[in-house]
Amino acid sequence: MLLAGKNQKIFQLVDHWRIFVPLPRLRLALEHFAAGVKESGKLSLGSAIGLIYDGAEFSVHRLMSQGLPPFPSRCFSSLKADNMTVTREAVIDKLSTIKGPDFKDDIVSLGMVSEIFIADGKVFFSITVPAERARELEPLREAAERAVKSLPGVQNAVVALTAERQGGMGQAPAQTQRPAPRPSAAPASAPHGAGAVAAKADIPGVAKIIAVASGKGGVGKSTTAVNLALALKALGQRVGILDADIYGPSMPRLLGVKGKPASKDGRTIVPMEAYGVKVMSMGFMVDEDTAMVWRGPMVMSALRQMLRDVEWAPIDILVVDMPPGTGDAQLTMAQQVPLAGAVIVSTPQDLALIDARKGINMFRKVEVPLLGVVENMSYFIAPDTGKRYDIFGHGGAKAEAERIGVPFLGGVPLTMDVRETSDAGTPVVAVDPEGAQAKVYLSIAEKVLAELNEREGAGAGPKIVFE
Ligand SMILES: Nc1ncnc2c1ncn2[C@@H]1O[C@H](COP(=O)(O)OP(=O)(O)OP(=O)(O)O)[C@@H](O)[C@H]1O
Repeated sequence: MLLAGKNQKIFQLVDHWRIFVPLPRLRLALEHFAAGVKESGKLSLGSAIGLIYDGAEFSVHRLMSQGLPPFPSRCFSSLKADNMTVTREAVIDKLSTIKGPDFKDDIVSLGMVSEIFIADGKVFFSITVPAERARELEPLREAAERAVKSLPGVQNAVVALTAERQGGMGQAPAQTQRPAPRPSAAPASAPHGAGAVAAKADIPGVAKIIAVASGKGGVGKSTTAVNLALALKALGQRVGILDADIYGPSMPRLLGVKGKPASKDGRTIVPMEAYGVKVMSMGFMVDEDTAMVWRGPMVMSALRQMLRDVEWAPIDILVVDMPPGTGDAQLTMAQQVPLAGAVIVSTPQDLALIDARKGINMFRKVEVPLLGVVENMSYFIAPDTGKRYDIFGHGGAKAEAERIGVPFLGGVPLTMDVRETSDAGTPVVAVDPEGAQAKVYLSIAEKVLAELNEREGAGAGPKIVFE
């Protein structure tokens, strides 16, 4: 769409924001907006926006004449936050347009929507679905999230699916109901392959390797891995991070590291460094948009190289961000890497816990000690009031950890700080080490160290597994 500006120059409409500004506040809104533009020093107000009044409301249009730099988004967000209030009623109205699993009634009248929490233009709620239909109902969650995000004034929406709780917190499926011993007592059923003997040789100069894993994607495993690694560093450890998630490497983004690692001798690789931590990721080796088709042996060979051909030494702890899931690739990795222990990340919902249980069972199978469970997005702290809201079923992972005899390492609240800092390559432990979020990760790191020491003291180091 092209619009003619005041001086007849042609501007391209690149974005627009419908803002509901009551007429008496319009001037104030525009002044606010102009201040933002001035501060940016890039565009003049006249060339940057256009106002359209359609008889009912104004919409502000973000215009960009060819060749000019993009408009700084913070001007829009401040304007937006200042002038638009999202109401619970508007969210409910919108959600009433989403049909439930029966395709007849909407999710609101079916009573599937939890308490809705709104802070700072961000909307949080969960949708309760029958456990057995959870996976097929993921599109429903996405539709609800999309619908709410489309509301004027909504900057972000976080929607979780949660399963119906029957008879209390997180009932396990039948096959995992048996009470489990402390993880150091490994089961006798480690898988034995077809006779190949592949001992998990230690990596010289790397004292301990721990895996951060999750049963499914999107629960915050990589965010936890990064902040845990930085917290371990803050506790005086020399730390490295290995991004073993070769299908979707996220360390370059989470740590804000760009470039390719160097090699001094053409054989070994010098790891990159961020916030005093050594880091290696497949993301440094291939372009982000290069689609890689990984076959099983390639995965293992890439991982082997990133473990053994990288100059990690000397470090105390190498934190491995595992690929999500519990399939063959993950199992092989868990078998091949000489792990001193594993940390499982889960969100509190029953559904995530089912996957977390699979992760726990996978590590037990390969005799890797479980250092504990982290409940991520455990509860929500309102940024304005500091009040705590348990909208995502807080406590599920703790109860589950206790039930199966795995240490509970702590609950990380869902906050925009964690999201924004980690997605911007500035993890919260590094940039706000005294803040409440960092303290949560520090306490988790202390527990991880204690678990590692306890195991070392008990002589339960990594075992050699024959496959
Ligand atoms: N405690 C938290 N509060 C708010 N946002 C969070 C929190 N933890 C993670 N996130 C956000 O959730 C999203 C997914 O996180 P992350 O990439 O760490 O998950 P993951 O489990 O590693 O995902 P994948 O398996 O797809 O790589 C990111 O946008 C991240 O910033």
